[in-house]
Amino acid sequence: MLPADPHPAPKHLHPPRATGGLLPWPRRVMVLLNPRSGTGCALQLFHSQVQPMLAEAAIEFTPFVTERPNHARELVRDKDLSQWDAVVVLAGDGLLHEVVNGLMERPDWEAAIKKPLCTLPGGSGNALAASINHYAGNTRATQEELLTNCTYLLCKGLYAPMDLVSLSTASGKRLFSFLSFGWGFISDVDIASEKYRRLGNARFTLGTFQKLAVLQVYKGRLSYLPVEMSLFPPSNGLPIHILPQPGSSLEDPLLVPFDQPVPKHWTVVPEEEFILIFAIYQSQLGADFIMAPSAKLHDSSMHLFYLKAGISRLALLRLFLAMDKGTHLDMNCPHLHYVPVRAFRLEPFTSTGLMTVDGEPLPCEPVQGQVHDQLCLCSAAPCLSAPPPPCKSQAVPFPQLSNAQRHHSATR
Ligand SMILES: Nc1ncnc2c1ncn2[C@@H]1O[C@H](COP(=O)(O)OP(=O)(O)OP(=O)(O)O)[C@@H](O)[C@H]1O
Repeated sequence: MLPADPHPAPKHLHPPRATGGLLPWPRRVMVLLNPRSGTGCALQLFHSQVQPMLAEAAIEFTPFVTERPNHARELVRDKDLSQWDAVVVLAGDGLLHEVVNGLMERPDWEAAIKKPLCTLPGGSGNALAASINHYAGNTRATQEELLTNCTYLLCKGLYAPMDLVSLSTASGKRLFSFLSFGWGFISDVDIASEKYRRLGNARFTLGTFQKLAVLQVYKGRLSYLPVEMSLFPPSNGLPIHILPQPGSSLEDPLLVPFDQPVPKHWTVVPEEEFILIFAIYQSQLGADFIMAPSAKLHDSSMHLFYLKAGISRLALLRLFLAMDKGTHLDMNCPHLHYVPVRAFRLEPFTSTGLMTVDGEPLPCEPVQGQVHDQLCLCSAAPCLSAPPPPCKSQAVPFPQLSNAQRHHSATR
């Protein structure tokens, strides 16, 4: 039995919720705003679109405008979070990455990481917001429509568990990731197009054409634990050591130290020359970029893609165009491999270039990671029993309402 809520909200603010009322109705939220995200409109969007919806849902907020990189990370790491029911991020995926890692750096990380998170799209990519919109069964939305959809979920008090991936590097770094790890083409596009952030989502199209012109090959060894092997591991293939994790007690039981070979039941990819390696744990990499159509907020999987060297520029361009609708796997491209995994290790042969974690740069070095199921909570509609097909308009569990209708509905 749950204890009675000492501060029950007025009855009209209690719609039935996916979580079965397990979480308190959000009454006070911390709002982190990045004035440099995307086209630089986060503050304006907050005042014009989000604040009126919060007011109608009787949700109080404490705004924090980030002043520099890592400011959000420090705020969530150092503040007393008990005064807020949720942490809201109106920015891009990069700021949410800071928030997740700031929470995991706290001495009370086990409780802190269960503080509900809400992503409101204000950046250029907004991959998690676009994925959450997709999971809700909505038609594709961008910009202000996507912001309204995500704010609506916050106002309704809908939360769902989300997987996080723990990443460790050979030099001893530990990071947590909710979206992606990458090396090669996609990561290069992300980093190279950073300077065009003010173009919004169009920065990725421009970056793709630029990087196609100077296509690079990346050499390294990729190993992974397929999901099916993790369900039935052979008794002689289990890791011998549990990797000790500096600064955190969350262990990665699927991983072994870098000086040991990966366990025997892992797959080692025979090829060692790649155009890209990309593990994504949500469906979208952007509003127009459905990379893993079957992914869900929590499915205990990383969706690992790798593209072998030797693909022509034209074939690569066709693959990327198909990702607009999430049909790239239907093209049966012999260079493209896809496998859902629970863990991976990537050992680059040279340390040139950058890797990316949730779109943020990471110096190139050996990296390994594993999924942690349902480690955090995120503002989202309840998971549908089967993932919706990728490119059709969906039936509407979360109705396509006008803003005014949504405001009304959020307060009923
Ligand atoms: N006031 C600030 N000035 C400069 N940089 C900041 C400031 N506040 C936060 N940052 C940094 O800006 C970076 C990018 O922010 P964010 O992810 O919000 O936007 P984006 O890059 O446009 O969106 P996306 O990550 O979706 O592509 C973050 O890594 C964060 O550290």
